[in-house]
Amino acid sequence: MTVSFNYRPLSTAFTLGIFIHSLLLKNVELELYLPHFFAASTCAITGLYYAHLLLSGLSVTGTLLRTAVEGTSFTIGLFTSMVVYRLFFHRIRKFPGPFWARVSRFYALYLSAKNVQYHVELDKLRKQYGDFFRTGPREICVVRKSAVPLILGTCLKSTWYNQISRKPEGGQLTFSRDPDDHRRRKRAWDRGFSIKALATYQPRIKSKVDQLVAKFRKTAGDPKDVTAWTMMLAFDIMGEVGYSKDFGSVVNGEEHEAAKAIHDHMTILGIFGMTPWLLYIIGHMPGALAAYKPFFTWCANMIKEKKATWDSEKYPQDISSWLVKAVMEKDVSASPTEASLNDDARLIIIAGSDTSATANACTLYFLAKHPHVLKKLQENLDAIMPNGAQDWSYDKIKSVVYLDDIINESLRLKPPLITGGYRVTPADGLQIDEVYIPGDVNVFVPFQLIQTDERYWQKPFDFIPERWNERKEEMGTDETLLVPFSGGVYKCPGNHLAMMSMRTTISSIVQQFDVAFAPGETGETFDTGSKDVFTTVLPPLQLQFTLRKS
Ligand code: HEM
Repeated sequence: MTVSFNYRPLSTAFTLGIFIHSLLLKNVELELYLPHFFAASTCAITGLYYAHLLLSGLSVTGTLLRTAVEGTSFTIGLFTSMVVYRLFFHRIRKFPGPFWARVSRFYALYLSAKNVQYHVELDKLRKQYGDFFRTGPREICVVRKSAVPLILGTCLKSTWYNQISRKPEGGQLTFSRDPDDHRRRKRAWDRGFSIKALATYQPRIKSKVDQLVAKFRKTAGDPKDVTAWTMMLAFDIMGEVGYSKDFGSVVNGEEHEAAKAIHDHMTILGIFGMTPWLLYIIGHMPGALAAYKPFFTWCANMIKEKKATWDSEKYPQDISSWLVKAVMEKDVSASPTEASLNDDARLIIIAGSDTSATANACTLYFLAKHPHVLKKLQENLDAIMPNGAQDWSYDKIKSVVYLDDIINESLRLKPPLITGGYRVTPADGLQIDEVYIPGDVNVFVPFQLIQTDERYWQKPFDFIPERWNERKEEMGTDETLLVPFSGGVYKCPGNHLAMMSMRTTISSIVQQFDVAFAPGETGETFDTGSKDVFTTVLPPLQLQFTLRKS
């Protein structure tokens, strides 16, 4: 069989590819429309195949071959135009960066997948290219002090937040890219973190921490993986303050099913998050979310239960009740649909547990590594609570400035979101010092890099809690550069709850135990092995908790 080709259709397909890119694709947030584009291409190719089959008189194989060659010509035209545009004509073409980062987001995916340490790769790029460098065809990473308030304070969320939904109001609050929708809905969340609401959570957080302390007392001196234990504790706390439910992880000494479902897939989701459109497509494939089903169902049932037992007279006892209250009272801050309310319910656990667990595990790591800091903290706690655990009260530990200094220093060196959130510049661009970034460009300030930049911090990699108070002036500490909870309208609404939880956990543990590395543990793997999957996945860390002599 021979198939003779007329070359005109091939050059037409090639030219059409160039046109489609130049006229349509290059002027839109391409990531949002790629699934549509793939669907339209599949329809077009199928249509072309049948047209050839009916009109050209070729065999099935010949028709297939001809359609494939024409389709390939179109694709080559499209990609040639795309690559040439991104390299030589794009509005951020003048920004330096690796060649492949300028061509495709797949380069970021590759960097992230390499060792799942995107933050380490960014550090290398910063050293090579300076404070402003291209990490994608339309994305710039900025490591500059003056960028922090500008990017976190004035820019909206980027297309990264479309990885689950393409609707502007998103599903859960954090994926909402519509500023009005986001502002409106965040009010319901803020009510759940008010001073009065936090006061109702505090004793319940303490009771969960006491369960952990009791476990540690029973096996005092035995090595314990704090990465696992702080995770179990964080889930139990979020179950309690999020839903008034007991996950029982600490008491049972094992991760709850809901936590397992999330953690088993975190790394893969974190990596594919680099190409949000791809994650969107994967997430919409049949069965892709099957592993999450038990967790989804658990959260949806909780919301159903809250609605069924809703009592408008009763003060809401947990965060999900505040979200349900807004819906039941048809408040403007209500989650717009039942699906988005269920999404928000899941966000409580996802946003609140891993982050707090990481912060606690890292703080305990630093205390084990720096015994003089541990001793000083214990002396501070003993001074206001001379009778030990029975004297413990949140009001007392809240006044221990050194405890907050330690937590802040830990959050500075090891922020639970190592890289942080992605934003987009306003339509008329963003001026950062001498550099103008054009409008509609994705930007981000990597938290850990800015919080350890030697231009802004003395002894940037040393753990020195005193830099936050006693030695603040001498060390020139700039508090505005500590952004573990992000900033602006997207700042973490759970920051006060997180601080309450960390203060309670760390103070209760160090009041009763001396903390040290377990035999054979150096802390090195823990220190260098964190995975950056938007939140952090920590390696295990074996610590020894020995009862203090009274
Ligand atoms: C040490 C603990 C925590 C850290 C370091 C932390 C950090 C952050 C950061 C950096 C963001 C912004 C993410 C982005 O820009 O996309 C964020 C958002 C958020 N956090 Fe936290 N968080 C912590 C604990 C909590 C807790 C306990 C809750 C309680 C449920 C919570 C709820 C949320 C929510 C709902 C958002 C979305 C806010 C929005 O989109 O406006 N976080 N958090």
